[in-house]
Amino acid sequence: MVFNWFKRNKSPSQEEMTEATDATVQPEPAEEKPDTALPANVEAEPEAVSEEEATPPPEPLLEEPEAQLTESSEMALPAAETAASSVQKGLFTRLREGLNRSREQFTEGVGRLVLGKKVIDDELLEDLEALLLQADLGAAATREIMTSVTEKVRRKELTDPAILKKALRDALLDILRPRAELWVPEKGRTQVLMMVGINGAGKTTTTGKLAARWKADGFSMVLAAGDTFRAAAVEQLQGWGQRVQVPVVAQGTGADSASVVFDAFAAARARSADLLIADTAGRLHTQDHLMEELKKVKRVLAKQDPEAPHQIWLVLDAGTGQNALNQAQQFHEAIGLTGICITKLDGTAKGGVVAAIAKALPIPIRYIGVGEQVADLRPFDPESFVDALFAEPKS
Ligand SMILES: Nc1nc2c(ncn2[C@@H]2O[C@H](COP(=O)(O)OP(=O)(O)OP(=O)(O)O)[C@@H](O)[C@H]2O)c(=O)[nH]1
Repeated sequence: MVFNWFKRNKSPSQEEMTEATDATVQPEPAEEKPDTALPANVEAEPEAVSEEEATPPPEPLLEEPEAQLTESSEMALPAAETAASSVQKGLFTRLREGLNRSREQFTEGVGRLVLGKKVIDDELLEDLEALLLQADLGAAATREIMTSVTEKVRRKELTDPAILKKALRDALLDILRPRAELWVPEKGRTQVLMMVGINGAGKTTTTGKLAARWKADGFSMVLAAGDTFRAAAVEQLQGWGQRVQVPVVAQGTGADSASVVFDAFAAARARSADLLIADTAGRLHTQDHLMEELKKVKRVLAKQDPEAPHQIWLVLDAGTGQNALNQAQQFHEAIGLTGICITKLDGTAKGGVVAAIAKALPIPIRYIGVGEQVADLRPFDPESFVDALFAEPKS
């Protein structure tokens, strides 16, 4: 399986390659410079990737490094206001609305299947299986759900088509529950969360939304603009930094991503920040280049702290359906994931992919995105997800 999604994407235009703001930061003191040992989980040294490239540039130390971090003195009004209004609207309503298209496809589809049926027969079960596959639950999750439902029918525990929805809901929850595992930063040590994913999946936006959430919870953070391939990504992250008042470490477009992230980690440690969130590129010249770059970012982080990066989260666009599952498998194989964020559930009927991913990979689903606002990035809670998916349509 090759990265079909990768091939579909064009290279960025020259216009996109605008100059990014320089934000050189103070490197670690010399005695804390990295040693050359690589962590056990790092794969063999890739060709044409030099560890030296990733060390901080030998520039003189800046007198006031913080002054060169992007940090706004203005409050984060637009995001804060929209977040507040989102909360007023009711988080569950937003989730429910966000999942409208998936609900129409899936739950209302089940409703149509059972309409007028008196018993659950083979034909109904076959139609149900087709519906689950169409809703992007994938073969494995569909099989598990069908096995559970068929077994109940066989044992005569389930005879009424009208309660089929409840059986489906329970089977879905069985798949999703093991993947719900909240992660929050810790105070007292600087951890690193690396955000990975293909371009356009929502990495930068999710990074900004997470920063907003954790900033509101009292954590101190630094953001690293590690997507140096696309100038707009750097600017976008700097915009989030200004809005939520979190410093952003960035260098010019085309800079070495590992170097940016390394510097940012040094800056975050120097400030005793609780967390560094590192945005990374979603596209390079080939998928191999991308994976090698991500491995390199991991390696250089581990030189400052052998436990870093503490988390690596993959951001997936739910609208890509089964392709998202392929991406998750390939990223996990290449760099080892500790979390998944599934975005843009509001724009797709393919919400079933959440179950496909939960079934296929033993990786916690940390957050789901159901809209553009800060409050639309929600910790993954299987019960409310399933409740929203199965909510009765409003009359
Ligand atoms: N509707 C909706 N849009 C979202 C969601 N999450 C992200 N987006 C939008 O998706 C678009 C792409 O998001 P980015 O954060 O730029 O994606 P990226 O992965 O960083 O992309 P690159 O920087 O090209 O690697 C933006 O317009 C976001 O506002 C979501 O949950 N729902």
